[in-house]
Amino acid sequence: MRTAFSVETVRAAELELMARVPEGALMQRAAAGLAVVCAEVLGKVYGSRVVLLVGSGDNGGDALYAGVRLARRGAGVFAVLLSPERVHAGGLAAFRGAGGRVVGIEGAEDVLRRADLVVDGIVGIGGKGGLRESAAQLVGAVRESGVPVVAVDLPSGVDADSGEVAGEAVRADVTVTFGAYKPGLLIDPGREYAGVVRFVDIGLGGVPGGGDGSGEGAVEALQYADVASLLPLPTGESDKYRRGVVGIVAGSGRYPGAAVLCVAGALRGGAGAVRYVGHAADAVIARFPETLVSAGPPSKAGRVQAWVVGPGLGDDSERLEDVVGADVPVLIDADGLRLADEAAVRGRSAPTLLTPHAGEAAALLGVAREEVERGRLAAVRELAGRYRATVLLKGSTTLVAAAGGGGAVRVNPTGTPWLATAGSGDVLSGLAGALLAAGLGAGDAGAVGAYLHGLAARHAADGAPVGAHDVAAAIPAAWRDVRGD
Ligand SMILES: NC(=O)C1=CN([C@@H]2O[C@H](COP(=O)(O)OP(=O)(O)OC[C@H]3O[C@@H](n4cnc5c(N)ncnc54)[C@H](OP(=O)(O)O)[C@@H]3O)[C@@H](O)[C@H]2O)[C@@H](O)CC1
Ligand SMILES: [K+]
Repeated sequence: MRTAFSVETVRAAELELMARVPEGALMQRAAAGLAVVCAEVLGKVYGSRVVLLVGSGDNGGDALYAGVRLARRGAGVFAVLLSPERVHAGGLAAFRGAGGRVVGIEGAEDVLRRADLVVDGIVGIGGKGGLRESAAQLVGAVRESGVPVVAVDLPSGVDADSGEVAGEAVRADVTVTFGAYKPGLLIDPGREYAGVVRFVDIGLGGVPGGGDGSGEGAVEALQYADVASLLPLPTGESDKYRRGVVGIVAGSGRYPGAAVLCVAGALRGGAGAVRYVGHAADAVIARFPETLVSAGPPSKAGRVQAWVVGPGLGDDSERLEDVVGADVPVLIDADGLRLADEAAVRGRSAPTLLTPHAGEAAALLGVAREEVERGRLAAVRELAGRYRATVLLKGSTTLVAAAGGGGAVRVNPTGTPWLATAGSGDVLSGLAGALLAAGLGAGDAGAVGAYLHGLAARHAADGAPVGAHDVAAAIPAAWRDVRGD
């Protein structure tokens, strides 16, 4: 599991550790790790030219001490000071002592023109709100210079706790983060600004809150091993009911394809059987003869362990209400989200998983789509709180919040822009629904489903455009990949 911690938690852990190590030791560890990555990016340090952007906090201190190490290895290092009167004093003295040269903000463009590398030490976890005017101008000049950028701890202008970006922010090629991942490095838009994230251990360990080992992550990203341990595998005792029967209420005369794609995802998600209820039975059977189809109300369709309702459903609110009233886990997607009654969802006794994209989430929250895209973490928590349901917010970084909105939010690390294709959400619904039917909790079903879905898209795409049916067909390859076969 890759866990990212809030600024508050990181600060508490740092304070606790600082009390036990010599003064300045943590900053030296950070600077040493930072200098190693800078050297890697440069290739050859001797004779290179490095520009440090130095703010008035410890983030700037890290940059200065890394600059010291690079200067000692023969780099020409220049420090642009944003507020010369408040710069990290020890760092500046050491920097000067190592032969580093200081320039004011007005000299920045000149040194940038001949630089091989920029080190962004404007602000780290102490940053608040959008970058101030002078910092924003400097960041604009860096972007125009085209020089590669290594960000210190996180790209300046990215909110550490949420990944939100208000106005200008540094676009880094590499971000060197210290002691713990920050949520803003894993969630878009921040994740995109961070480039490749490199972790430097400064001794914070598992970053417990207050030193008792109980610190809770703000954001978690499942890794291969986590997903492998959650995959439902059949045993000798399995029959279709033990593996899980998933019911699908999707598709309409107008959108039969959504039903087909949803069933495709469910069959590859390991369901023992798939029951289909709705208007697209002929299309489903033609493509997947193993599906059990019926045309009446879902409650009369026979036993299922979980329902998926909504993709391409049109206005079939009767079937939707029937499913929402069922006493098994239910995944609600697409048209189902538009039709579902908030109070009815809140009142359900079995788990509910909602899977909106940003536009659908915005409609449910009554805000503009851009607001959801800017603040994905806040949006997913808000929805999970309002509906008292687990919410999977699809998009450039898919997030899963537990019912109620509290606790760690899962962020999916396998997403790819190739997934932005019609029908891929229907495949995900079927896939996650099958995992629900197999007995995974709503949070695990959502996170594992998103993980396999992203991986399947990568397998299917392999650098070229794909359709949603290709993604469904590549789900078995994603399973094998995760299982290490
Ligand atoms: N603690 C530790 O053990 C270790 C910490 N480490 C490092 O310390 C970093 C945290 O340092 P920090 O706390 O000094 O804050 P930091 O990120 O430098 O920013 C504060 C400065 O920024 C300014 N500022 C704020 N917002 C702004 C804005 N929007 N636009 C422009 N400026 C803005 C703010 O100005 P002020 O509000 O005071 O006027 C203040 O001067 C952390 O990220 C890591 O790199 C490592 O060495 C490892 C050990
Ligand atoms: K920074």
